[in-house]
Amino acid sequence: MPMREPGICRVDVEKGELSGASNRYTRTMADLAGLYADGSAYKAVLAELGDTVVYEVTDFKPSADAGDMIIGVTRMIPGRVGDEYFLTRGHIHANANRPEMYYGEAGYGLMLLESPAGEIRTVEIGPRSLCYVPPYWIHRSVNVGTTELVMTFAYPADSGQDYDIIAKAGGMRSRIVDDGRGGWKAVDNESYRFRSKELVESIMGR
Ligand SMILES: O=P(O)(O)OC[C@H]1O[C@H](O)[C@H](O)[C@@H](O)[C@@H]1O
Ligand SMILES: [Fe+2]
Repeated sequence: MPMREPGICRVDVEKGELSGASNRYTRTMADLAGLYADGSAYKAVLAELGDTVVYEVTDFKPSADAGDMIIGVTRMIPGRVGDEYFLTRGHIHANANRPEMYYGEAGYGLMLLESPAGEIRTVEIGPRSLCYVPPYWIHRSVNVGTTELVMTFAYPADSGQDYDIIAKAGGMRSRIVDDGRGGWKAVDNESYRFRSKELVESIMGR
């Protein structure tokens, strides 16, 4: 790996972005088709939100070299599709043994994690909490609050993202929905299909 220059990027919590970021990517509701259980509620929210950015990522990627690191900020608006809270697409790292960390800056969120074998974990993230996403866990963030969720993150530069792992299983095993008292609860995703033992083993070998 070559020598690189040190850098500084500022986290703008108000704007929910990394000032001076080298990359930005945004997702609108149209980009999130098929993720939510309630199809008619999805159509209604899609019509209401139009081109509104549901979540965006600004990051600083010095390189994609093994041993290097990507740092950035993610911002997600609050809302629900039916009773299901707004979420990110979610992924496992293409190099599955790479971890990630998320640090809460503003708002209240949840990291929904699933092991390849289908175990579920939920980790609540508020301001000043640091969430550890271990190697091999599929992860997705969910805004369970009433304000924008802003988090800083860092992960190894050669992690990569594999989105198919969720799509092929019919989604993640749990959905995060309104509990009717202003909070959240995890419910079973009716469309979920467990991965085969062979597939789980091959993911664990990545
Ligand atoms: O990749 P998505 O599931 O759309 O989630 C959006 C983003 O979430 C986090 O902030 C990760 O660190 C990003 O690498 C990821 O791209
Ligand atoms: Fe990740």
